[in-house]
Amino acid sequence: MADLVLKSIRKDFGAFRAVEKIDLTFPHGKLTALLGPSGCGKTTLLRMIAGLEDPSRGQILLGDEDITARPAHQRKFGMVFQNFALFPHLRVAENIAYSLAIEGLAKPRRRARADELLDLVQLAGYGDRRIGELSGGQRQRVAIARALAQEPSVFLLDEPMSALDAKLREDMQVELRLLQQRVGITTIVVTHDQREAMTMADQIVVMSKGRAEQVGSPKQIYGKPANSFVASFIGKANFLAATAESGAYRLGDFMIEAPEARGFTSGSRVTLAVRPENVVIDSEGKHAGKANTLPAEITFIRDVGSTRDFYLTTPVGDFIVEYGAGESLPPLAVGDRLPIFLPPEHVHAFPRESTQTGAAA
Ligand SMILES: Nc1ncnc2c1ncn2[C@@H]1O[C@H](COP(=O)(O)OP(=O)(O)OP(=O)(O)O)[C@@H](O)[C@H]1O
Repeated sequence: MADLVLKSIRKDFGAFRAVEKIDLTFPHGKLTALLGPSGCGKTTLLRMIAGLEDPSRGQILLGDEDITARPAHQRKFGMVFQNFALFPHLRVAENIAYSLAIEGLAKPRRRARADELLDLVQLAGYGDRRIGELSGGQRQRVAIARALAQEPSVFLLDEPMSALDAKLREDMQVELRLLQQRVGITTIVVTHDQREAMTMADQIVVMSKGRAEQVGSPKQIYGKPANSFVASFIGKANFLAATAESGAYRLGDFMIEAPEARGFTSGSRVTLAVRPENVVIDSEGKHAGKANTLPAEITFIRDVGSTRDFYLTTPVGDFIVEYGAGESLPPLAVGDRLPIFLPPEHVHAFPRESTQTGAAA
């Protein structure tokens, strides 16, 4: 029942700092996703956890044990890489039991364990197949079974879905999550795909430029992004440049109220972010005359069946507003002028750095 803990971990490659000082806890039995754009340091962090890369600073603890200096093969963590790295000359069961053979386990027991794992990954009866006879999804399941053969305490996966096509990837995300919950193993998945992270993870670590920008549940990260990078990387948001003024935000001639505004001193430059599904098209004039309404004009409508996206211009910038197919709205057309309402509880504000503003990014 041991958590995996990183204490002030850092990695320099010469003069380049790939991972800034990071403190993180990977709770026992939970799935954590390391999520971020290419080059943000996810793989480097995972490789340090695996023991394939030495940290420049900091400690890695498994419960009370300091494992920072322990070589990879002594950590006995299960690992699945992007290309699955299966042995093509060995059959499926031999691939899965490979580490057990090295440990000296007798053949009948190896086979029994391989069959048990094939059952777990829903490939019962495939033990004697050749790797070349398997589909991409089946290979991935074999790689997962092989990584779990030694009953590792921690399971590490680096972009495990990247070799699979989009439909299969979605199915495998659900399958991997259900498997992880059944086995109850502490799992860390590296991904650049926010949907994948949201589908599978108990905890998401959003990374950028070697830093952990935010750590939280998918719900926390989506609903309460810590900064504009997280708001733009996870889901979509409309961004607006504003100035804090008397506990509200000023955008040109308009005032936007939000509970968070009270935290900024008047005159602070902020970036506001509002999710497209949180903006209300006030077709019935319910919010007329109130704060947080902006006059708008529809410039484009995208109806993809499950959702409708409305592109709008306003005096303070462009917006994208999303409605689900089941949400009622009167018929609307390009050129219609009607106000939009920004519910105060859905207006997030961040100190303005070099952030983007404009319609949903
Ligand atoms: N061995 C190395 N020597 C020098 N620089 C490295 C080395 N390994 C990684 N880097 C650099 O460290 C940074 C982080 O790389 P890393 O592979 O961890 O990123 P990532 O987030 O996993 O990206 P991707 O999603 O593209 O795999 C990158 O700028 C990369 O070029």
